[in-house]
Amino acid sequence: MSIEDPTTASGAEYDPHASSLVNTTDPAVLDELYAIRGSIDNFDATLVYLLAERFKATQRVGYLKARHQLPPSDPQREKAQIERLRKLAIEAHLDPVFAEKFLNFIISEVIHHHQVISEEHASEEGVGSRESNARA
Ligand SMILES: C=C(O[C@@H]1C=C(C(=O)O)C=C[C@H]1O)C(=O)O
Repeated sequence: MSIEDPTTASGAEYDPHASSLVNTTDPAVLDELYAIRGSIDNFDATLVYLLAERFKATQRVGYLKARHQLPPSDPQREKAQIERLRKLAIEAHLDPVFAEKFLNFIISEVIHHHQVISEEHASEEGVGSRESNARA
């Protein structure tokens, strides 16, 4: 196993100290800010990986729905998810209005993906049936 060269690893161009405050702020304050931003960067990276895994799962749902001609959205499921997430947000001291907006934002993107998958599936099926009609 080789150790990855940090100059070619993902994020090589990223400067964790990029800031508009550099020339106007006490260096000690900047150091404290950079330390906190280190945690923010780790959280953001985790969010990206979490979202990628969630979209992998929802893509699978999209293909399943397309194969079985199910509608892209499921409003009853969404209602239950939003109620659950609002409760979790309150427990976690996160603004439930923000949690709901965030989930709705993600779900609307997922539904769009499902629509695209469904259209692609329908057009592939169309090609298949046109081909078998032509053979008949
Ligand atoms: C993923 C699904 O499809 C849609 C997207 C949802 C989501 O992102 O959680 C929930 C319900 C559906 O409107 C599903 O039906 O489970």
